[in-house]
Amino acid sequence: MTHSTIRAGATLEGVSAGYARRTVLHDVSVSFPAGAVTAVVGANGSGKSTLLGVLAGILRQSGGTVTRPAGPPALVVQHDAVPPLLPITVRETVEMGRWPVRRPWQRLTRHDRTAVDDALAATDLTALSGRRLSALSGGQRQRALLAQALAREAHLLLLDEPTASLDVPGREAVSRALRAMAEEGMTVVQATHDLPEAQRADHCVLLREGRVLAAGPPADLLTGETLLSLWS
Ligand SMILES: Nc1ncnc2c1ncn2[C@@H]1O[C@H](COP(=O)(O)OP(=O)(O)OP(=O)(O)O)[C@@H](O)[C@H]1O
Repeated sequence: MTHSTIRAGATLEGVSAGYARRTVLHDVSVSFPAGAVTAVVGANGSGKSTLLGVLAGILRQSGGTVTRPAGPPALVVQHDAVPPLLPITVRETVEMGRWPVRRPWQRLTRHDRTAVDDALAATDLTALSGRRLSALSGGQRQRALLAQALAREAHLLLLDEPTASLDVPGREAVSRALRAMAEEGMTVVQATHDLPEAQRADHCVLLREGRVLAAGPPADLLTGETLLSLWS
């Protein structure tokens, strides 16, 4: 992708959003390219998760316009936001990713099963598919949540710090899976504190105190000087 040929997958225009009487995002205008991985980078509390919530449609903006691709987006939260003792297997967890696109009491179609198999393979979880979710490590559970989102085959994939609890092979598995989704045309947006992961992204959005400080190629933005201004 060259930055002169960006096709927007999702766009915020003049968006303000927050909680109760507290506005967190202030007049945010930014585009997230289709067919690319965008890293949203910012200090703790800068509004990254809030921005993902607005893009996912689970948090309603108080002003401005959100444009996103057709169909329900897939949001991957951090694994510790999900009860770890759910009595279900990894495969059943991933099958739940098909629920928004079919009714839960309907039998899985061949297409559903293929989507689940592909998502397990893309996250290196095929060998663990029969394991209880509760018998996985935190990093493996994080990958199971990613697999659940991949199985949905959404056009917009949103991830809140997907590599936070992963070891190096786990990070690489997630990176590869996100890259493959982007190459299929998906709009992938991840909030991250993981600078090497942000540097591998195609596009980067820097958030500071709920405002966009800059957006563009990671190589241009993730320099010492800009990073310093993000955290100061
Ligand atoms: N449910 C909520 N109710 C009220 N305030 C909230 C809620 N969630 C987040 N906030 C506040 O909104 C601001 C932005 O939080 P947000 O979680 O979007 O930041 P973040 O950049 O994702 O941070 P982190 O890097 O720590 O995950 C913070 O000041 C936070 O305290």
